[in-house]
Amino acid sequence: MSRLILASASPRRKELLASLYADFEACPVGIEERALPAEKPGDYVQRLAYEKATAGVERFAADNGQVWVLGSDTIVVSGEAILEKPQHKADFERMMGRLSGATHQVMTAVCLRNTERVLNACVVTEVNFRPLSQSDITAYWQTGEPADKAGGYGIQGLAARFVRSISGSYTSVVGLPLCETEALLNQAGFRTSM
Ligand SMILES: Cc1cn([C@H]2C[C@H](O)[C@@H](COP(=O)(O)OP(=O)(O)OP(=O)(O)O)O2)c(=O)[nH]c1=O
Repeated sequence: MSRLILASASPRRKELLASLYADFEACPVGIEERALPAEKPGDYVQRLAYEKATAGVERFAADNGQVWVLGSDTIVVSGEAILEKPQHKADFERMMGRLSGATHQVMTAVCLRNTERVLNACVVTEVNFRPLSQSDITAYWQTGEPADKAGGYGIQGLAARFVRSISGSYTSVVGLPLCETEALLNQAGFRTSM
């Protein structure tokens, strides 16, 4: 039986993966999250997912048995800008200014790998926000919810009220696209029956 490791500190990813396949261990890996000069958002998010999975494989490969590691990364893309987690309040306000009354993309990449095989998926979802007032933005920051989330918001939380429409995968926005992740797990030989 292969062992499955989720290379992540995200409680959302843990919960989403558990809904597909419960028998895994979550183990955060520290990798630097910074885009290279001229790196495209899709390339960047896929590179980070690959680096997280690879760091996990390097850590666990010495163990006995077959180990598969799942790494994932989520970014928000507004025009040319990549929005990650807000560093501070002013950074968050800048992000909300971009998202207000507009459509942005949420990209989540998933990489499932062992020492021999690398399986990838990348999902792009379009999200439209209603216009946000300064008091919406200030009140939302004070809830503490934005701090650990790409683009500074959680669609599964209080920011749901800002979302006018979504086209694509809801679970991908939350941090792990379930449909595509199940397909990768099945390709790797994990049985995800309900
Ligand atoms: C847009 C959006 C993002 N997010 C979260 C998903 C991710 O956890 C986080 C993006 O940061 P990531 O760097 O992708 O993930 P992470 O640092 O939380 O976890 P790890 O790298 O250890 O796997 O933002 C939401 O929870 N809801 C949302 O609506």
